[in-house]
Amino acid sequence: MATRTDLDGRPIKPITICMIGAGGFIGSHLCEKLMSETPHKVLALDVYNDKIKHLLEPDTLPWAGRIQFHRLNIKHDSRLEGLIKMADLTINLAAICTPADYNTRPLDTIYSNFIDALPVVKYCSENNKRLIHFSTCEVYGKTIGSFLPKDSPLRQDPAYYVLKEDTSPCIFGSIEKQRWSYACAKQLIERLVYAEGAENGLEFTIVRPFNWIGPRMDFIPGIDGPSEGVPRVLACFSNNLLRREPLKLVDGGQSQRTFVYIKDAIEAVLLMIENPDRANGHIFNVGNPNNEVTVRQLAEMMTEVYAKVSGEPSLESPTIDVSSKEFYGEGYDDSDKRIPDMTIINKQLGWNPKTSLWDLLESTLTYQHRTYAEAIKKSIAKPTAS
Ligand SMILES: NC(=O)c1ccc[n+]([C@@H]2O[C@H](COP(=O)([O-])OP(=O)(O)OC[C@H]3O[C@@H](n4cnc5c(N)ncnc54)[C@H](O)[C@@H]3O)[C@@H](O)[C@H]2O)c1
Ligand SMILES: O=c1ccn([C@@H]2O[C@H](COP(=O)(O)OP(=O)(O)O[C@H]3OC[C@@H](O)[C@H](O)[C@H]3O)[C@@H](O)[C@H]2O)c(=O)[nH]1
Repeated sequence: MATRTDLDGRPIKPITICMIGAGGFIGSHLCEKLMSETPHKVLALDVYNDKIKHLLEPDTLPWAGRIQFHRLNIKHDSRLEGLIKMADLTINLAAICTPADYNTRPLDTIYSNFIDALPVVKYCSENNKRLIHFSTCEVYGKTIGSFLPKDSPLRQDPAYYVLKEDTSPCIFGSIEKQRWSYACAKQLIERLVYAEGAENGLEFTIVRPFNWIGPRMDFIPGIDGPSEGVPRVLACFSNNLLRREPLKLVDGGQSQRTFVYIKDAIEAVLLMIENPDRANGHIFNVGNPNNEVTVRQLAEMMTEVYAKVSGEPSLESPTIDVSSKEFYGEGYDDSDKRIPDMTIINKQLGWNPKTSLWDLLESTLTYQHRTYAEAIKKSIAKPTAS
């Protein structure tokens, strides 16, 4: 491998990374990138490894010996501190992070996103290890603009909706709206990480992902996850398309999101890993402000793209409206709009997303079709036991 250099032209030394939650969606893409393009070693910690199996076996793979899987639950495993000590850098991705859980399993959500992350922060701080902690764009909650009258011209002013790491407030709903249990737990762990930096000198970076999507995100209910499970929107809509069912628009699909391709976002994480002087002490929005759509527009675009990649015509009525109470249950609430300000990540790391929403949906839905279409057909055809 030719000598790789950081953004300041210095050679990059190989390091060991303790990656917690390495078996998830983001973790699997990050492991893939680190194995194929860098000399770094990864201690991959998770309860599952299905999404990184292709990187672990067979042992003739070019990176064999640079990735080691440790099956453990960080809630109760005494090996955690030792593994953090063995590494130069810890990346914590472990979390419950599907909205269907926030209001229905609020205790698990708060424990997972706050309590279970505490020892990780403590061990990094006590052992002088660098930490990259994964937070979320949900810490911003709702936009200031959402509280203005519907016809107020100020709603069009970016000052009322663009989300900035160092100036935007965090605006959550009331306590009965348990949707915000996740955002609130993530906010408190961010504050703790930040305080460890300020008072004890912890070297940290906080990442706020804005709807990263792509292959291997979540699961398809009834195929590689529970039939009654509700994953994030990409997998929900993929499941509907694969089964030729209408896509369900929660409360009319009026909420707005910006989607970024996982492969673009992983480039940003690699820059953080390899440029500690530029990344330490910072909180970074990572998203694509150019890919904004309403959820309804996302449904329409996914329907069109899926018809193209599968060769199957779309349904006559491709969407159906459902209430959030029916879909998520009591206590659901929503973020209205999420546009990331990119000033800080641009200045520190020179990173910009590249892939358009159409292109990222085309490659992702091609993957979904190739991976799941046959399995869905078989599961539908299977005679039920009498
Ligand atoms: N994907 C996004 O767009 C997005 C957006 C905002 C924030 N995030 C944050 O990024 C991180 C990773 O998200 P993801 O999309 O890859 O989710 P994911 O659910 O695919 O991955 C999380 C992984 O953590 C593991 N995990 C959870 N609890 C654990 C425990 N106690 N011990 C060991 N492993 C455990 C899970 O098994 C899973 O493999 C999360 O912290 C999430 O809150 C992601
Ligand atoms: O079938 C569906 C699923 C979801 N939706 C809607 O689609 C939007 C996006 O839903 P997602 O499931 O992707 O979740 P959200 O964008 O609300 O939150 C996510 O954002 C950041 C991360 O921290 C988490 O991964 C998750 O909380 C929401 O408005 C939701 O109500 C539908 O209309 N239909």
